[in-house]
Amino acid sequence: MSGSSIRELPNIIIAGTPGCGKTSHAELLAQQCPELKHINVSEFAKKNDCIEGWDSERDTSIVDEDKLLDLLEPMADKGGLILDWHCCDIFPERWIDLVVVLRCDNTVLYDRLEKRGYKESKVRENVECEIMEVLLSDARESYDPQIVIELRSENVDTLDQNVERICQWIDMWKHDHPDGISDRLPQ
Ligand SMILES: Nc1ncnc2c1ncn2[C@@H]1O[C@H](COP(=O)(O)OP(=O)(O)OP(=O)(O)O)[C@@H](O)[C@H]1O
Repeated sequence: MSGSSIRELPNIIIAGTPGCGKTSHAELLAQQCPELKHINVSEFAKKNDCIEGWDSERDTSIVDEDKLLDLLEPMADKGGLILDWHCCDIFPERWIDLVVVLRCDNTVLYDRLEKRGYKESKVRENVECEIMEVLLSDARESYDPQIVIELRSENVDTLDQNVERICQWIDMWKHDHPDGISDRLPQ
């Protein structure tokens, strides 16, 4: 674990059930706030050899979380990351300033996942996960609930509005922290 550091930009997690629109939001946000860096965590893990196996039941890769966090840490210390991953609870609290949990109507989500060619059991598992608000509960348990916001992501209008809202939040953060923010101690 590194010593304390000052970051001049916030780190933001964009979480949500697969298909909710994390990457769509993160890409648009990075376009509108070019000082932030979008990390698609699944792709980052694959590119940086952080995959330790395959979960055949869930039809997905198993990520070596320790290795992933070690690689991300220097970037997180500097700040300005948009962390785009379905799972948000692995990132240390001291890194994170805002957690956006995207939510999606079940039928819309079902259609999106089906279009991707996911097998029926994987579509069902993800839609159930959305119905049970699993990601939202994880986020609220893992971080101060005051930094967790829930945003709907059913259509392009909500996507634009959400990104605008996050950009406004970033401007406020910069205004409130003109000298940056030092690492919060682990709690
Ligand atoms: N708010 C939205 N309005 C319209 N289409 C959307 C919206 N959000 C996502 N989509 C569409 O849904 C599909 C899935 O979106 P996206 O890849 O951004 O989701 P994701 O949460 O990043 O998924 P994964 O976790 O599997 O990477 C894409 O085809 C995208 O265009």
